[in-house]
Amino acid sequence: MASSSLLRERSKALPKLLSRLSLLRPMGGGPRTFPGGLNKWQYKRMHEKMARQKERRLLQQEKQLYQARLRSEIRAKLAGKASSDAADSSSSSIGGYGPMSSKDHIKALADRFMKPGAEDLWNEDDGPIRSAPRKRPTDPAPPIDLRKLATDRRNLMEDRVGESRSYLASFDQRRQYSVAAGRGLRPGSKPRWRQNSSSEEDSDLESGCNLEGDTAKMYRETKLGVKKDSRFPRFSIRSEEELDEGGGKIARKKMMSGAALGNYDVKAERRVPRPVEERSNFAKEIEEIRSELRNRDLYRNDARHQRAQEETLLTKRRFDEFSISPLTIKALADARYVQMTVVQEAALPVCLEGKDALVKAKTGTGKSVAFLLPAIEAVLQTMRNTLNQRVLPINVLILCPTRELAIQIAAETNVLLKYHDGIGVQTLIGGTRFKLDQKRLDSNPCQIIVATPGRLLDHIENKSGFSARLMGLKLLILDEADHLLDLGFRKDIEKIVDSVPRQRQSLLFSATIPKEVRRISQLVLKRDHVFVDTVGLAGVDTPIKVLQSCLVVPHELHFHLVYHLLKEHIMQEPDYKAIVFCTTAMVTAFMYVLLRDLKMNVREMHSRKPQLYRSRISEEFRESKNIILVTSDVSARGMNYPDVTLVIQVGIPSDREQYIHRLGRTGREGKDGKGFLLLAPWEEYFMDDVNDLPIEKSQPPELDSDMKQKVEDSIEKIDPSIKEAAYHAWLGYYNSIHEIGRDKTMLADLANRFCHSIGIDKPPALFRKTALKMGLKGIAGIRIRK
Ligand SMILES: Nc1ncnc2c1ncn2[C@@H]1O[C@H](COP(=O)(O)OP(=O)(O)OP(=O)(O)O)[C@@H](O)[C@H]1O
Repeated sequence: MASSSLLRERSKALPKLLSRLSLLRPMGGGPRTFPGGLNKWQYKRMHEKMARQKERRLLQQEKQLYQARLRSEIRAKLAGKASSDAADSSSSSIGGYGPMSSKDHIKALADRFMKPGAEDLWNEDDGPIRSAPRKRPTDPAPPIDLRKLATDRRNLMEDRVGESRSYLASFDQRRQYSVAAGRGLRPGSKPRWRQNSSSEEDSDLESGCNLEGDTAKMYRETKLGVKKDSRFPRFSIRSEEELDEGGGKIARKKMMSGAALGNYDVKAERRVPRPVEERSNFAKEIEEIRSELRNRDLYRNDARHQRAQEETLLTKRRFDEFSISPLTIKALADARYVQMTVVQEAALPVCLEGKDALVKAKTGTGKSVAFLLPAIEAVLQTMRNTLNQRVLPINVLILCPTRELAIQIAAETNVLLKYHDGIGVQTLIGGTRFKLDQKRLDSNPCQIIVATPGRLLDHIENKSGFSARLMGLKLLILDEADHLLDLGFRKDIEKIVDSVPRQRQSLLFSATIPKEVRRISQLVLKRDHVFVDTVGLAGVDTPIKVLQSCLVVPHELHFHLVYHLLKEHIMQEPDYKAIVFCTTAMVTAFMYVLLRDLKMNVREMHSRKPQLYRSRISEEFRESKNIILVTSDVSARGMNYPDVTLVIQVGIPSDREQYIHRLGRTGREGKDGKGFLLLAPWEEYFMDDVNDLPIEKSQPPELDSDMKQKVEDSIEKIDPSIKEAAYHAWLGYYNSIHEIGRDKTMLADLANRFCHSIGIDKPPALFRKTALKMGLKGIAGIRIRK
């Protein structure tokens, strides 16, 4: 009996144990686990705890060092009283256990610390040292002239800390100690671990950061505002160079800590821990400084690129240097296109030669013309080769992800076809009547089709004769190729590719081509295709003259902040034209109603609007100035609205690529622009995905209370049905974002906060089926419709 109950106990404990050892980690779906079967938050907390423990240990060691010093001084004094000679002969007392003067004590410490390999005594806990390459000299290091070191240091200190000079002069021994042990008392200060001042945090920053060289220097000069060389940091944050006895330089890290007191007079005492708030502030501050430095470096690099690229947006090459039809050249000249842009110069030779190509170039740099010219040439060539055909074949098919983009490209094609009689272009896009498409195709035969994948497939599958016309296809173009090869479109694209001849040329264009897309591009492209990349590995993927900022503020303030940023921009920019991107169609609708109520000249565009309305708004926005477009991602890619001065992205974009494309609605053709990304604190992880872009993290502006009240009042007035739809859409969007959607409880919690931000107290109920589909059934905070 006893053994069977023992067995039962053990079998109960086993899964726990296995899951601890990460052997029972859930496969796919469900919360992602980290080593040890921990979820993201547990893992994060564990790391924070470890960091706190480490900090506590370090301060403990430091305190011991300080106490040891005090005790040594007292002992030295007592010994001095007992025998006037004792101080002179105290060096001999190190070996014995007699009283020791503070100088001897320092020497003992220094001997221990400065010996090669002595750093092992304490680097066990202090990881940063390990990350720096440690050079161990083959010869024993020369003995350290502590007095010289102290003098050098003292001179430095005296130079920089003028106000403490007199103090230092009168407490020579104390100063020497601080030089050797690295963490003595600051003049007139309380023991360090009892301080709560911000300067203490500064010193923590200095010692805790693994910043080196220039970075550290910059950090100190910029963040701390002053050069704090009056003390040694525990970890040297500069690349240290010390003078050796001969005056030569020996590279050595100053590794000084109290840990080595070890066997000496150590009295353990608990440190009063700093309040949790302060510690987390400290970690936050470090993170901020790091990202500031990162951004600054990136920005500086970018500025260099900028200067180089500004001159090269338009190249010296002219269109008439290529074998392009003179009629097209004439149309180009009418449109004032004489010189080529970089992407046109790079891509045209390849495309006109008939090769397959994958082309990457920044937003707003003229990719459309780069693929439209080969498209027209392909039609002209086919026309030359095949005369008097009964059924006019479709020679060129251009696929785009959105309807507006298809309309825009067709319009641009018409501009280039101005002098080409007998060549036609038509759009096939959703949101229009299928029968109308058929009529247009029959009455105005065309060789070029610009289509969205869904509607094109409708025609392939349902219109007799359409597939036969496609058999004459010579050139297939995917604009925004990475998006079209995304999971959302991929199946449609595969079907379309199966419906067109294998013997064809294919061109893929986009401003973003992630690695996965390069791989799957072979779905469409031949193996021996050419990859034309005008950005390059070292380049930045965003327009050079667009100033990018990220503002991290709680959700509750996002709407207020949008209003504030728009108002500020309108004041600064007389010819403003702004786009506000929201995460979903219904959140867009909410934002639109709000801004309209706040008396802004605003238009709305998203997938829930009828196509006619969308086309009208798109046209109006293209033509106008002093206007704001609030939109979902339907306007994110390819839309060429001239002279957009500001782009605001509210909430996390679906991915890095989407951020780049949305931002790319401004700063087109090398013009200036501004971009703001508004994130809630829990969305900040997204910044890791775009850390190669020159995005400056800015301090959110102060919002005045009148303005806040005004926004609150407008939110209050919005129809509850719009709010409810916004909540549902919000929940759906964030549920689909992997990092957030996998923790349903957290998602529900965040959704409730969003609810408050749009002025609803109680989260609206979901349909049972929807909740089930989203994996939200039974999750606290999610209400289900009865
Ligand atoms: N050679 C040229 N000379 C002058 N302007 C040009 C030239 N080629 C294109 N443009 C202009 O550049 C602008 C941007 O072009 P386009 O819309 O093709 O950019 P894109 O690279 O496709 O951008 P996105 O990646 O956002 O789709 C348009 O206004 C277009 O008229």
